[in-house]
Amino acid sequence: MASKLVMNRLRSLYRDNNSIFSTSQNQAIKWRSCQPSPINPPSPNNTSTTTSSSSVNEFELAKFSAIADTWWDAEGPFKPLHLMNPTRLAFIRSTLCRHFRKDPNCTRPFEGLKFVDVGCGGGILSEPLARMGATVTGVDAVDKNIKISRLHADLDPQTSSIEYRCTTAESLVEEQRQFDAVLALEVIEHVADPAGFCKSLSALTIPGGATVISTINRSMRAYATAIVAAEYLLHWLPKGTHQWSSFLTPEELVLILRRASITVQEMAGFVYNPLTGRWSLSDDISVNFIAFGTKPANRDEPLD
Ligand SMILES: C[S@@+](CC[C@H](N)C(=O)[O-])C[C@H]1O[C@@H](n2cnc3c(N)ncnc32)[C@H](O)[C@@H]1O
Ligand SMILES: [Mg+2]
Repeated sequence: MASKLVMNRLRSLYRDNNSIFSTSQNQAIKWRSCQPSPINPPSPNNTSTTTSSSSVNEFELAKFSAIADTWWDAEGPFKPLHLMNPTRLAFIRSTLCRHFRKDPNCTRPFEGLKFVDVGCGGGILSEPLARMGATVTGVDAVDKNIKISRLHADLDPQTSSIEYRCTTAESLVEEQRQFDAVLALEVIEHVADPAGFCKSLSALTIPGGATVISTINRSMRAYATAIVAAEYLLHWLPKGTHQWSSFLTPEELVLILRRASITVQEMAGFVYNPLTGRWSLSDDISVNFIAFGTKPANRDEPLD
């Protein structure tokens, strides 16, 4: 019920403010270790969604490159992502099964679907998605992350089929790749041009497909918990992992996705219980949140 209220509030905000968010924040920086493919002229059937701007922020990538060998250390800097994984997978399973009319109770509900995990890091999300039957492509702009992902996925026959590539969403768009579902979890706060990034995610999504994004809200609570507590008091994350000014509010995310032809259908918060050490889904989107959106099945179909 409360999540419906949140969505109604977001829809009315969109109607009232559909020009507040500027898409002109392109601070493209080249990243040498992972060469994007040359920019081709937009193809005729892709003109509205193709973006030529780079999502790469070299400063952000350097931070991930420095800790790449700790991806699968469940007690290391990626411990929060490991702990959050069952909760975010529960959201993904329920929203995508509903959307693609799959049975959420079977062991491989995503059989027959193609997913791309953009900014896959060490493959913490890609691997369980492959175990749930999806044909998974994982891409990351940091070469070391892709090497770690490949090594780890090859340890299990259920994940060894994952296609890992050191590349970016915009380069996949240039290759005209498309997927049933496009996922970018905890990535958008690290990219150079969030609006351009969302356009690339949309271009990678088939008509009628789904896009899932998680990130951190630009709220005072997020400053206190996700930065001051997590980085400086509890040392869960290396200091400087997150810049508060790079966070997006849920309203901003809804707007930039809408401009990229993705309509957010459902949103949930992740909340941490320090007593149990567990994360759970919640209507509280004031800090960590996840959004599930859809792309119209045909171009002329109006957005919801
Ligand atoms: C916080 S990690 C999230 C990893 C993974 N999505 C997860 O949630 O388990 C962010 C990842 O995004 C990658 N990244 C940052 N900017 C990127 C870009 N422009 N294109 C592709 N990957 C990017 C980083 O290298 C890093 O691995
Ligand atoms: Mg982050």
